[in-house]
Amino acid sequence: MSDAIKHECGIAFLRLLKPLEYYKEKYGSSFYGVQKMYLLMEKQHNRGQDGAGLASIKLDVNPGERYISRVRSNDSQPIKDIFSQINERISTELEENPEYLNNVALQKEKIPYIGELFLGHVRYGTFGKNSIESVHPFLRQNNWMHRNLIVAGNFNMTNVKELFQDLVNLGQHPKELADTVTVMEKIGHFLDDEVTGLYQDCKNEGFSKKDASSIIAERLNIPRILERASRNWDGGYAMAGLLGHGDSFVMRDPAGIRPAFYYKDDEIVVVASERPVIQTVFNVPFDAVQELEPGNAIIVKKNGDVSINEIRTPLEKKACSFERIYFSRGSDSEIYKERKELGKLVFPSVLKSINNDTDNTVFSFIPNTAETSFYGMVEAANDFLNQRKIQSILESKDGLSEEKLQEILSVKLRSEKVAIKDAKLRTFITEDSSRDDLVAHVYDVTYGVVKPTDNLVIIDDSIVRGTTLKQSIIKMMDRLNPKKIVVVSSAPQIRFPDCYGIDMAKLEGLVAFKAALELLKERDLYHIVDEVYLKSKAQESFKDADVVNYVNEIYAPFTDEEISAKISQMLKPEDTKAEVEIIYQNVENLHKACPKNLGDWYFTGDYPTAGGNRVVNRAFMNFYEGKNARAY
Ligand SMILES: NC(=O)CC[C@H](N)C(=O)O
Repeated sequence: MSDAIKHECGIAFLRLLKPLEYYKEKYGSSFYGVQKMYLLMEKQHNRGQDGAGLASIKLDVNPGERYISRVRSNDSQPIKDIFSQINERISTELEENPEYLNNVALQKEKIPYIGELFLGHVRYGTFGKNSIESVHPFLRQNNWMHRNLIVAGNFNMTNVKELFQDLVNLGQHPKELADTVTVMEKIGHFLDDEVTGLYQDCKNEGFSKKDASSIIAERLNIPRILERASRNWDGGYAMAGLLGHGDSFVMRDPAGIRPAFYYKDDEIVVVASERPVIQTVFNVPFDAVQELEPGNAIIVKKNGDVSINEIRTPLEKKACSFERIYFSRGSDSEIYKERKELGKLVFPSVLKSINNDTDNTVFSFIPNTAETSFYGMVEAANDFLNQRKIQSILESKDGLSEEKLQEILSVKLRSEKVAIKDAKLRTFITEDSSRDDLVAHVYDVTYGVVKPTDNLVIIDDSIVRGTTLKQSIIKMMDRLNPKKIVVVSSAPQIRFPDCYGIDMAKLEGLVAFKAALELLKERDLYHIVDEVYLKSKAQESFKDADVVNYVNEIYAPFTDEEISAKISQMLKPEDTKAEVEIIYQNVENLHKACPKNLGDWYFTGDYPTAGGNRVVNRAFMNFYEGKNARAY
């Protein structure tokens, strides 16, 4: 990926179902949980580097003993930072108290993080700043065990302002605007309600205050709490929570926009944002890890009962295709195949662009995430080459000599590693403006593999703003003096903002949008922009469900190819010697390649929740009015 869009999060949930002694016995350590959490989080570091946090709960502790621990960091290497803090804490305790060493009960009683329930999070912020206060998990503390709530999520709500207002209308006074606090307070409100109701029941049934506590824990209806809390959530989410006494949950949005996978056996229940993470950390096969269905929650009661509950009626499943194209790790067996397929399916357009001249073409990719689609493209290219060889053999079969056959078969595809990623850059949503300056230095090139008579085909997974292409990659490629540079995007043109967790909240940054505007100007159609504005403006007071995405009309007069051609022109740096062409996947092929992740709103404007149409409407008005603001 050449553009910097990394705004995702990863969740890691772990419940140990056996007593800690069991893990000590079997795996040699009562720190089993912490160790697994480290792996679960480290294997998801691709999903978030703004911050990381972990919370743990010890079950069945005596009053007066601490049972919740939490650590968070927004250090430059946050996962490393939190685990060195945890490590230090544990080591110090063990050093100072050698009697803890082989005594699991004492360890549990005295050492933080030695518990049965864990929630970890790696963060790329989509809301607010990168302050330590914004790092998950969030904590809502209370003297009543059940009312303690710990929340972390991979999510973005389109209506967080309304949700905040709802709380205020309830008479609450949230101390922060952070979206996670809003969501947590929403859950917390109904948790309180549930606990109060149950307490009342217990009282009516004649239980003492003290006895009521464990009965409340047993009866606590988590599905009901989640159902009530999530009623107005409009967005993409995988929300995870722990309650002080030991119940826990992970819930996924009704359209399945954000991912969540789980695995359970008689020792553990684990949930993570990506499947191979669980496979690797617990050494379990692909089929053993299940996808949490949209609108469902996995609930683990304190007593270890695990259930999957439908909380919200699932909508048409629109799992984010960007997870497959770019965000998630390509080590997932399905994702790997899908990325290869994307490379294969886009190849016919590449052939057209190079006039079928594979002999004078060097194929390459932009590291690292586009590498897999590159393998797919190369396979398709080899198939093409084989067809050509068969053709030549058949044509000359009468006079075929060994020499001739050698000559035909010796033709090989030229695939090379041309672009090298030099520096790993960390970007923040708050630093949009300084990004351009940094990107020029991210890539370097391999000299000596491209001839002046060559086409240079380079595949990237997607092109969002095109800034890096223009400012770094194409310039660098041109230094190799190819005849033509063909940049291939394994994803379709990104035409609409995202509002479910990806950092594409503004229309004017998108190169496809800019290209459409240029074309409108050139063809004297710019009045469409004014018309779309008036239609958008007129919808401002509409309910979300009634808002229509008129931004489609900006693109409607043009074919995909026309927009691609304009983008090629726009992203070609001024003094480039080579011809430059940019080729995109089409949406149909995307769906063919990633059949389970049909969420494609950034390409099609087809938003899976009503709030999406409001966001695109707002984004367009922001652009038109010259407001540099996020649309949600
Ligand atoms: N990428 C995410 O899932 C972000 C979670 C949440 N919206 C935050 O900013 O903290």
